[in-house]
Amino acid sequence: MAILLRDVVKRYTDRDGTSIAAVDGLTLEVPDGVCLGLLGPNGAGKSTTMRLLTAQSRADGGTINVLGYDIPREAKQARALMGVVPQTDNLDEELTARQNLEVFARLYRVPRAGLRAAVDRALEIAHLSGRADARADKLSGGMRRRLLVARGLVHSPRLVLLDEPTVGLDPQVRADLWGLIAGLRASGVTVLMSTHYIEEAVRLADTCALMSHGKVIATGSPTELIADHAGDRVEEHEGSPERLAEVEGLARRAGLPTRRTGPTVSVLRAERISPSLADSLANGARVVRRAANLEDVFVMLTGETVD
Ligand SMILES: Nc1ncnc2c1ncn2[C@@H]1O[C@H](COP(=O)(O)OP(=O)(O)OP(=O)(O)O)[C@@H](O)[C@H]1O
Repeated sequence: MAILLRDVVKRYTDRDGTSIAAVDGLTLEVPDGVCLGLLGPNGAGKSTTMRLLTAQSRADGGTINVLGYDIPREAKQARALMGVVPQTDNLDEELTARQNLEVFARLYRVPRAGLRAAVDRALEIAHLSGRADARADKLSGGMRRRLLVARGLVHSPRLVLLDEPTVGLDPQVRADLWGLIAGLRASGVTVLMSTHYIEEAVRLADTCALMSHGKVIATGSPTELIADHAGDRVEEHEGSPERLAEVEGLARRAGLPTRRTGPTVSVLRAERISPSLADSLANGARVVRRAANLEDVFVMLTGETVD
C-alpha cells in the first residue's frame, strides 16, 4: 500500500476561537501503482490531507503511513521517495526552467553523475526541453504549471501528490496537463491527485475517493460509484415548482432517489421507471433521459455540488 490513512483528524482554531475539523476521521488507502482522485468541493479538506501526507502539517489524531514510513516520525525518508506538486506556483522566478529543476534535484540528493540526465528527463516529460534555458518569469502560465510537475518528478519518485493540478487553467493547458498525468499513471507511478473537477477525476483516476466535510464518504472506480449509487439512467424534468414537487413525490413513492438542480429535478435509477410511472412523471411534458454520472453520485451522497 503506497498510502494508508486511518481515522485522521486535523483541527484548526478560527480567529474567534471556534474549532473546525478540516479533516474529521479520514480513512483512505492508495494501493501501489494506482491513480487515486480525491474529489470534493472547496473546503472538503483535500489540501489539508495533502499537507498531512507531506508532514507540513501535523494530525491531531489517527495514523498516517506513506510508502511504509510512519508520518510525521519518518517523514524525511518518505519525502525522499515522493514528488509533490503544490497548488500554488512557487517557482524561483529568476532561475531558468533547468536551474529550477537542478535546485530540486540537489535537494533530493540525485547523484551528481546522473543529475543532468534526471533534469533532461523531467524537462522532456513536461515537454519543456525547448524552453529549458528560459527564466521562469518568461514562461506562460501553462508552461509554469508543467515545470512545477517536472520539478516534482526530477528525483523519479515512486509516489506523486498533485494538489488541484489544473485549478484555474484554460482548457488547452488543462488538456496538456491531463496528458502529462495520464503518462505518469501509465508509467506505473502511484498518483494521489486532489481535484474539484468531476471530469478530471473521471478521465484520470483509476479510483475516486469522494470527500465531504473532512471524510471520505465513498470509494471506487467512477463506473462502480455510478452503478452503486446512481444506477444507469437519469431522467430530467423541468417545470413549475408545483410540477417539480409532484415529480419528486411520485419518484419517492416509487422508491427512486431524486435531486434538484435549479429548475430541474433529476430522477435517478430511471431504468426502473415503469411505463405507467413514466407517463405520470412526464405528464405530457418533455423529458430528457441521459446516462448517470459521477456528479449525480456526489450530489446524492452529500447534497453538495462539485464542478
Ligand atoms: N490554516 C488554517 N486555519 C484555519 N482553518 C483552515 C486552515 N486550513 C484550512 N482550514 C479550513 O479547513 C477546511 C478544509 O480546508 P482545505 O483547504 O483542506 O479544503 P480543500 O478541500 O482543499 O478546499 P480547496 O479546494 O478550496 O483547496 C476549510 O473549512 C478551511 O477553511
